[in-house]
Amino acid sequence: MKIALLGYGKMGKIIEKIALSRKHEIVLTIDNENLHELTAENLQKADAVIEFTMPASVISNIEHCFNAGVPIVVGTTGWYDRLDEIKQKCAASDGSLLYATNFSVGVNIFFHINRLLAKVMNNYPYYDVQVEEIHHMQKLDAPSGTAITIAEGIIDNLSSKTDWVNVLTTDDSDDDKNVKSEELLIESMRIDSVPGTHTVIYDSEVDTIEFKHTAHNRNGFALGAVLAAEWIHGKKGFYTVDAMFDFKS
Ligand SMILES: NC(=O)C1=CN([C@@H]2O[C@H](COP(=O)(O)OP(=O)(O)OC[C@H]3O[C@@H](n4cnc5c(N)ncnc54)[C@H](OP(=O)(O)O)[C@@H]3O)[C@@H](O)[C@H]2O)C=CC1
Ligand SMILES: O=C(O)C1=N[C@H](C(=O)O)C[C@H](O)C1
Repeated sequence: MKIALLGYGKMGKIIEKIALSRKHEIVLTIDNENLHELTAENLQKADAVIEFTMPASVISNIEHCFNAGVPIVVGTTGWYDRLDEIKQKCAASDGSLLYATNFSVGVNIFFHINRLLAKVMNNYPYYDVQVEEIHHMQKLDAPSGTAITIAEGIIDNLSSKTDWVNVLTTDDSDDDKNVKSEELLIESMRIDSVPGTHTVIYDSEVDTIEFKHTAHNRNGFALGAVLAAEWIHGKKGFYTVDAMFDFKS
């Protein structure tokens, strides 16, 4: 397949390596240095685009791909308040888009078990739950997209929580976070070069249950994004990464 990369930062460079190792060809690479090359003509050289840029640029990048009629896989996080609008634009332009808050297989297994666990915990109301996420210092958005998906999985399945709230903390202190009992706290921390760690914590007076995913590097995210480009090639429509996985509940 011919692949265009929008964003050539930490993720773009790893995606390039993995795509080449799977015998794909990179026909276009765009970052802030060569934005003038982001034209419909150049995008149309690709069978699919993989977009890992920044919250401020993702929407216009998606629109460029819809206008050029090229399928796009979106890894960038921090734009989900625009989901409905983009879904409508996708339909209106007969476009193709697949997005994920996290492309790694391990995290998608984690998402699935998280939903099942939340269902089970309805029977044990003396446990309270919170989500913790830790990422590197360069991360622009909080909470992480992954933490939002985890929180939504809990809220959809655990009757005691109706909404999430986010606190970005700079230390690991146990200060009172002023969260209402029906609110699910997502605590975000930014430490060194951590690739991504997510923990769901059910806490009672007598014990604590912790369910944790730790990314050791970015290779899992990158492989998932390349698999998504292979999956969306030749398809039309608006998809989440769930369409690629077959978890029976
Ligand atoms: N869904 C998932 O599985 C994962 C998602 N992510 C998300 O992916 C995004 C990128 O992460 P990461 O690679 O670590 O970030 P980086 O900051 O390392 O890279 C971002 C890249 O985007 C480029 N860029 C900025 N603006 C534009 C634009 N308008 N068009 C094209 N390129 C542009 C930057 O160029 P320049 O360097 O010239 O400024 C840079 O090359 C983040 O939102 C992150 O949260 C990350 C990992 C996994
Ligand atoms: O910015 C990152 O690095 C990551 N972002 C994604 C997120 O916001 O969940 C996925 C992964 O955790 C790495």
